[in-house]
Amino acid sequence: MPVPAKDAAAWMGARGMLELQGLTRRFGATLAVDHVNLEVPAGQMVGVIGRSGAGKSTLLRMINRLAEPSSGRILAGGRDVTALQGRALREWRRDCAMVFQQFNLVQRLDVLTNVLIGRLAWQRGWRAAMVLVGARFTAEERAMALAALDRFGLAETALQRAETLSGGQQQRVAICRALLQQPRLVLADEPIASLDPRNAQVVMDALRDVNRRDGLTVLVNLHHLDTAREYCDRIVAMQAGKVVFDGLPGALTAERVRAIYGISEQEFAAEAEARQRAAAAPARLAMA
Ligand SMILES: Nc1ncnc2c1ncn2[C@@H]1O[C@H](COP(=O)(O)OP(=O)(O)OP(=O)(O)O)[C@@H](O)[C@H]1O
Repeated sequence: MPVPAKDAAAWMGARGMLELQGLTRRFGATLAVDHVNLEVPAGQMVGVIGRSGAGKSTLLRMINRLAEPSSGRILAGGRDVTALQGRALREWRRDCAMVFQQFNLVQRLDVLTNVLIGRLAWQRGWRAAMVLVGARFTAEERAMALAALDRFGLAETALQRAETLSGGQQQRVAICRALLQQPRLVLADEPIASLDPRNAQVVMDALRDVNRRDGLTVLVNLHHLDTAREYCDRIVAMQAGKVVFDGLPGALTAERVRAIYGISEQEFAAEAEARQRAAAAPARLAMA
């Protein structure tokens, strides 16, 4: 049974856009995100790149209001989501599924239950329901979860504890959980930073599948330029909170990278590798 996906284009409204207007976030004296203006058509896969501290995470976290903007607006299909409160804000967060670098699975729960957690976003008082995990899902929801796992080759792991899975498998489980939320938008914050190249490819393939087959808009923060070029329709490059490049992957040439960041593409990649190793260390410890 396919995972039901809503029509992202219809939801985004006639203009079909996610719009960031002058979006800014300060932390004390630090301008983490500095007057960012972006228009993202529904169904686009956008790679956000930049060196450490460029503001990529803060930008993504503001879109689903995990971080509050200091100023500026976020519009979805013309609707101002910056001002949403209460139930409307919960619904917006349900529409924006997050995928995190460290997967954020409940390690001691089985894989199926981890995927079903995506359904809690649809339950009233879902925070309270967290403690009752496993007892509150319908047969239809379980079938949805199994279908999502099957889609990404994980059906056989359904009853295993999450902690027994590899990082690449765990991240695909996290993508299944995101799908159970029936989102319109997937915000993936460094989803492959803790993975080896083979697993990184499998996870990026899964995100592309979600984008292409389900028509979901995907915004993905990446350290690797090659990955962004290979998978994304569009690349947005950030530096010190600002968007310094916004265009087609092919236009982000090695010369352009040097002009923007003052380092070669090889140095950019080496920095990313170093960060990847640093990020992988705690993940490996957690798996031990
Ligand atoms: N909660 C916070 N409190 C204070 N400063 C913060 C906070 N979150 C982010 N910052 C600062 O904002 C800037 C942007 O951080 P952000 O994490 O968005 O960058 P990034 O591009 O995602 O970096 P990385 O690739 O290392 O994750 C950095 O200078 C960071 O130190």
